[in-house]
Amino acid sequence: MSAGFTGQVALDGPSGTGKSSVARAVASRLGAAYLDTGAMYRAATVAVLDAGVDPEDAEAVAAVVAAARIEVGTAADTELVEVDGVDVAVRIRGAEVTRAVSAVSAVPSVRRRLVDQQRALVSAADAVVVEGRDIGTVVLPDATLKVYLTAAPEARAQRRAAQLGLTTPQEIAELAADLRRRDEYDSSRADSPLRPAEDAVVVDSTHLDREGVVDRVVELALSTVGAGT
Ligand SMILES: Nc1ncnc2c1ncn2[C@@H]1O[C@H](COP(=O)(O)OP(=O)(O)O)[C@@H](O)[C@H]1O
Ligand SMILES: Nc1ccn([C@H]2C[C@H](O)[C@@H](COP(=O)(O)OP(=O)(O)O)O2)c(=O)n1
Repeated sequence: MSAGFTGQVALDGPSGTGKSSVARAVASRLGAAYLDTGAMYRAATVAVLDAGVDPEDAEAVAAVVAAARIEVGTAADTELVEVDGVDVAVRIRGAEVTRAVSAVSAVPSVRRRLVDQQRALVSAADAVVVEGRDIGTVVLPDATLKVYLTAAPEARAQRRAAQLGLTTPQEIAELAADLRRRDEYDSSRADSPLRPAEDAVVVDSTHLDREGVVDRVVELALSTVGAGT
C-alpha cells in the first residue's frame, strides 16, 4: 500500500531499541524499500572471520573487505544478505559476528565502501527506510525524516534476551555487558560515531510497544508529505 510518502526515513540508535523491527514495519506501511545497514557491517565481519583475520587488525580488515562482494536486499518482507554469493542471513546474527562487528565497522575504509554502496541502493528507490548508526549524520544528511530511537539499557537488554531466548541471570548479565561494550565502542569511534543528528526527532521506546513506535514514525513520515521538504 502506498501512503503517498516519497523520500528517505533515516532511523538510527543503539542496539535493542527496536530499529530493525520498526524500520521494516514502517517500510511496509509506507510501501517503501528498506535497508538494514547493520546487516552490511555484519556481512563484512563474516568475510573478516572467514579470512582468519583479527577484527582489531584494521589494515588486514580493510584488505579483506575491499575484496569481498557484499549484497543485501531492499525489500521489507525478505532478508537477503550474501557474501561472495553465499547466503549469510542467519550467520550474521550469531554471537561470533556480534562480538567482532564493532571493531570491523570502526575501520574508515570499510565505512567508506559500505556508505557508497548504501547511497547507491537508496538512490534507486522513490521511498526508503534506512536503519543504522550514522544514517542521519553521514549517509543521508538530507534525509526527509530523521528519527533517533532510544530506550533504557534494561529494556534493551530484556528485549534482546527475549529475542535470543536467553533466560539465566548469567546469560542476561553477559548480554547487558555486551550491549554496554558495543554502545561505548560505536559511540566513541573517531569515524561516524553513533549520535543523534541535530535535526533528528528523538523517540524513546522504553514505555512504548513496537506498534506504538511504528505509528509514531509513520505519522512523522506522513507529516512531511506535501510539506515541501
Ligand atoms: N517498543 C518495543 N517494545 C518491546 N519490544 C520491542 C519494541 N521494539 C522492538 N522490540 C523487540 O525487541 C527486540 C529487538 O528489536 P530490534 O528491532 O532487533 O532492535 P535493533 O535493531 O535496534 O537492535 C525484537 O525482538 C523486537 O521485536
Ligand atoms: N550504519 C551503521 C550500522 C551498523 N553499524 C555497526 C555498529 C553495530 O554495533 C553493528 C551491528 O549493527 P546492527 O544494527 O546489526 O546491530 P543491532 O541489531 O542493533 O545489535 O554495526 C555501524 O557502524 N553503522
